[in-house]
Amino acid sequence: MEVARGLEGVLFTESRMCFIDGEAGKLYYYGIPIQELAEKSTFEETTFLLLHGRLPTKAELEAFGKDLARRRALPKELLEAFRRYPTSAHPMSFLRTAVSELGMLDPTEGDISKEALYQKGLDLIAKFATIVAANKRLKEGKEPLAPREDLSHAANFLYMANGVEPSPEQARLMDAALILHAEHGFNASTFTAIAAFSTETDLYSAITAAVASLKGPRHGGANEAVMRMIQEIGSPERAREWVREKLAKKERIMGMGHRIYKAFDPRAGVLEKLARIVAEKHGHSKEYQILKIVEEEAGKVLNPRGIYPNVDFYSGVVYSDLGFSLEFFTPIFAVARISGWVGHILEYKELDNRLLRPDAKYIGELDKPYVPLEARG
Ligand SMILES: CC(=O)SCCNC(=O)CCNC(=O)[C@H](O)C(C)(C)COP(=O)(O)OP(=O)(O)OC[C@H]1O[C@@H](n2cnc3c(N)ncnc32)[C@H](O)[C@@H]1OP(=O)(O)O
Ligand SMILES: O=C([O-])CC(=O)C(=O)O
Repeated sequence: MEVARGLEGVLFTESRMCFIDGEAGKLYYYGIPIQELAEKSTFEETTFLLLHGRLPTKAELEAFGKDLARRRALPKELLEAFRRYPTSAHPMSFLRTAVSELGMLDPTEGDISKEALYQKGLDLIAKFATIVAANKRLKEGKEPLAPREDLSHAANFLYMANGVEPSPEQARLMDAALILHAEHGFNASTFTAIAAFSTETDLYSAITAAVASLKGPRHGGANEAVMRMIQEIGSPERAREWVREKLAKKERIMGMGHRIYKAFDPRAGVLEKLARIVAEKHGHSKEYQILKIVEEEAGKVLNPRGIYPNVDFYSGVVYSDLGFSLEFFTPIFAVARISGWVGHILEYKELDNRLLRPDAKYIGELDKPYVPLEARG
């Protein structure tokens, strides 16, 4: 049997949630093009779609939004525990630990019946934003803010993070960013969640593992790495030379390349437009200009090899505009992706529910003698 390095090209289950046409640069959630959702939907509606496989009616959406809003507040034990977490910790480590702690606080943690998974999943979807916002406030030496039930998920997230009610334009930007990041098939973190869940571990454990996986710079952590790249480059004038040096050393340009897309990631297309708008309106033009030059200069070498900007390339310019420092970029991704993780766990349980256990081709030796310790050189 051939070894599929990195599991490339391996189909291990079936799914209706997401279709990615990597050659054409197209993405659909339950058959709906991502651009339509980013422009017209809300995070609540997209989450309903990912959990139920269809768009909600008006009444369903209203009830679903209210239900999520009611679940936003964190248990007081968790808020107290936050004060013992080191303020220097990376926000993804903070989130990973908080999810695990939420599991310990749930007396029915181990219930993985379909209904329990749905209810616990909704709870996590609602609470991720509250955890990340509380971490931001604590890092800034401020008190976490209680969630407001009268605001949308996106608007309330910004309110809790920044301490002021966002403008409708800011809330729309956050909504679009959350929709764009909510789901993406069997990416590394979703696969991690499914691999853990396939052992019939509890939801919190599977999601803790997914957060850990998203943190890595080859995956969700790339959005933070892109902003560090911008800082290292420093000015648009230096960008071309920087890219040439980087590629000459065979180093990677963060925020470019993808296992599935061999064309422009459609999410990066939407985020590029949003980044351009905030750059023009609110003065993030230096960051945006640097990225445009990196995209063009690196593209000369990388585009012919099917390497283009991915979702992590332009998102940081939007997040900066919404008041977040770079270490919160990957947690914002998690605030969105929790919907995809929960959706996939529900779907996997329904459709497949088999233990994931791949194999490796053995390339070691056999029947070697056991040499006693005192006889080893
Ligand atoms: C939300 C997300 O997870 S989106 C992805 C976020 N990650 C990043 O942006 C990090 C930068 N990108 C990368 O490291 C890669 O493109 C990955 C990890 C995302 C996908 O890579 P894979 O499909 O595993 O391809 P692999 O790592 O084998 O690379 C294939 C070739 O393309 C090159 N390549 C891939 N990405 C890049 C890049 N960003 N810059 C330069 N070269 C690249 C590799 O050097 C390799 O070249 P070689 O064949 O000469 O050795
Ligand atoms: O699909 C992938 O491998 C990575 C990705 O873009 C995502 O998780 O959004």
